[in-house]
Amino acid sequence: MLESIMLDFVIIFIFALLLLGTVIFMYRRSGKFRTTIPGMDPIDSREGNLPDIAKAGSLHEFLSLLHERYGKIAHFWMGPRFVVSIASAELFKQHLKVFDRPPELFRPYEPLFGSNSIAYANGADGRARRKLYDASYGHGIVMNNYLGIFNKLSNEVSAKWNTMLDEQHIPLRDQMFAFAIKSITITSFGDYFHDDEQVLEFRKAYDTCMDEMERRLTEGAPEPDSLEEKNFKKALNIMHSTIKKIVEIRRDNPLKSEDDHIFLDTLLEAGIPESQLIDDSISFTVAGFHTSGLFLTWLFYFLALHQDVQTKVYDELLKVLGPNGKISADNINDLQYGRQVQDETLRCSVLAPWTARYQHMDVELGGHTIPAETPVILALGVSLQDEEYWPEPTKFDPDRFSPENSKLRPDMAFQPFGFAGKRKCPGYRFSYIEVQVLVAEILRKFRIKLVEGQVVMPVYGFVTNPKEEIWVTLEKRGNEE
Ligand code: HEM
Repeated sequence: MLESIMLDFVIIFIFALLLLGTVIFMYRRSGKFRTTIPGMDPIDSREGNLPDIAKAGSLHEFLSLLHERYGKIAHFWMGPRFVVSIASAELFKQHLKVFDRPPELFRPYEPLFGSNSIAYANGADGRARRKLYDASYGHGIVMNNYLGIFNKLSNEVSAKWNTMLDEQHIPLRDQMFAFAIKSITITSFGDYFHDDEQVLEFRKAYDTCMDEMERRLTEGAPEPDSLEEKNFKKALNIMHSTIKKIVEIRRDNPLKSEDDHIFLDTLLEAGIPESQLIDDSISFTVAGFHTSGLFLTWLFYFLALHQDVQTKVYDELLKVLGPNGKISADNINDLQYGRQVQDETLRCSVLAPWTARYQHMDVELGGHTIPAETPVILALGVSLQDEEYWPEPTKFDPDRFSPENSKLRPDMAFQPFGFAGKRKCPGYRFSYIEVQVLVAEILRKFRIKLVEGQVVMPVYGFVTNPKEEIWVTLEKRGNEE
């Protein structure tokens, strides 16, 4: 009798357990499972909060609203996908060790970067690639191998600008992208872009690709035979065939001495599959120029807008380098105010607004359980604009980064290059030095002014662009008093 009761009890218990499992599974699948993380309900099960993102204008602007309403950790639905977003120094710290990036959040950019790009590589493969690639972008390598190229290209820009003085209107983004495209390709892929027409065609193709991929995020893909689709395919083809040509040229002309060793040689020597070689070449090229090009665009824009800051940068350059001295490993750290201006530019422009991570098991974060496989957005840009760390966050004020003021807030609040899992942007040192070199060259030759009557608006996408070209004029130094 007792045995039979026990048996009944075990059967009921197992049945109850199965029922519970099924209910949890159904809740998760239906997108209605409970979570203690505050956040937004989906508008419908297919689109999730995509219409809210479109209404906000961009994912970054949506995340700003989400965190304002629900706090530093919040959830929403990217289509049918449950997504968590975090936006505080404390929560970033708790996510310090996570390496894997959820490929699905970055899929919209796959037509350009390719499915074998480092951007989608996780686990042992991703870590091994980063170890191999990061070696080409350490501080010593950038100072020893790339500084001369940055100097040469900076001289070319200033020589060209010397012919465009006084009232001539200069398209800032256009010029900065040209400089950045040459910088990343010549330092890392070989001396390919010789004439400006080639650079312009490549940049225009990039713009078409990026605009179309961003548009598709919220509007979906156009008809296969539409004009948009044809233009997109054509632009992708220009980008991919150019990179393939650059790789072929290097393959056919192996390096003559170790001193000529560039990043592309590392890829060629590693014996990696051809698809990975091409996709990572495209990824480093694009990631290397669109960020630096925009970094420079926003920096010169802020300097033109804040003439007092421009004067202080100029004075520091004269004090540290003199009128004609060059940046070197010995003096670059003395350009303290210049570095503050760079950091405030990265903060104010929100250059790369977000990245993301995921883990393969349930984890605790901020006192909540994050279910396995849930994408966690690291809302870098929301933190860069958080009043708690940055009073009057929209004000451009490089003094926020003075050594004394920097001590007043947690380091983790300022992470414009990402931070998690030793997967921080591999090119951050490259960018800081490249930008410092061009700024040192240009500001000692010219005072930059904004063409009056422009309304400069940011467009937050994968990276942050000005909505329209920014036009500046130049005054030769020494002539302005
Ligand atoms: C101001 C300039 C730049 C900014 C703001 C920036 C920002 C970022 C951010 C936020 C990430 C994501 C990191 C993460 O997921 O934790 C990233 C990744 C990446 N960046 Fe940059 N970046 C800049 C310049 C560069 C340059 C110059 C290069 C090339 C030399 C580069 C190459 C890459 C690559 C290849 C990745 C993907 C790495 C991976 O998937 O592991 N970036 N960058």
